[in-house]
Amino acid sequence: TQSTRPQRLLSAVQKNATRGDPCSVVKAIDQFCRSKEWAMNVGDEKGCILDSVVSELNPTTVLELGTYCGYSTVRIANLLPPHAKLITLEFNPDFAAIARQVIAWSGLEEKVQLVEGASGDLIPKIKQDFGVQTFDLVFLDHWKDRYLPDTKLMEACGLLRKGSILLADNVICPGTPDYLEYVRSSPRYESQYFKSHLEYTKVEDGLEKSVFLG
Ligand SMILES: Cc1ncnc2c1ncn2[C@@H]1O[C@H](/C=C/CNC(=O)c2cc(-c3ccc(F)cc3)cc(O)c2O)C[C@H]1O
Ligand SMILES: [Mg+2]
Repeated sequence: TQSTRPQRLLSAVQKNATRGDPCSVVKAIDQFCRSKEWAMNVGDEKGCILDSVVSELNPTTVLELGTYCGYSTVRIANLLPPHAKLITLEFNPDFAAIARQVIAWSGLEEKVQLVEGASGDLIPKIKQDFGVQTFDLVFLDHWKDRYLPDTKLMEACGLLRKGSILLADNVICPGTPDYLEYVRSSPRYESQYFKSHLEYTKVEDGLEKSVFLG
């Protein structure tokens, strides 16, 4: 039977990256996506902006919406201090299975909790089921029409505190117009756009960093 692109991405990691070395896993995926098959990872250029936001914030609790193959999961978890936790939500079981293996290859399982399911169903359960009260950082990279409803849901569930940071991928391409309008016009957020390019291309894209003001 034909392999899928995520399966081929995982094979490239297992072939070209060193077990337990997160940087080699990130490099192997970027090399695969540049030279073999494009895939919707945040990528190396926007990944550097993600790294700088994480490093500056030094978060203890991180939520990622949309694991896919685990590329940004590994990038973020690699920068977390000891005992910090990254919860990542993925509703496609095939993607989740690949991501678990990519995360395991990088040796970062202790820092990551991958939960299978739809963000809209899981977000209301996080406080009671995962022992997290609020998130220092949320990385949004799932279906683009879910960014806004899930942000409002996180607000309603009390998962954001004064100073929580939302970092959203793809605010230009494919674009998240309703989310951008919301975080840029709401008095409850202070937003900043980081201009970059769509992963592995010259097309404009960027990340929007929004601080929740409480
Ligand atoms: C609601 C919900 N809950 C849990 N997991 C969810 C979810 N919605 C999606 N997911 C999971 O996240 C992943 C989906 C991510 C969606 N990302 C995208 O659609 C996406 C698309 C592009 C793109 C740009 C230009 C082009 F020409 C073509 C594609 C680039 C990107 O960086 C992207 O993140 C996989 C999916 O199973
Ligand atoms: Mg993306």
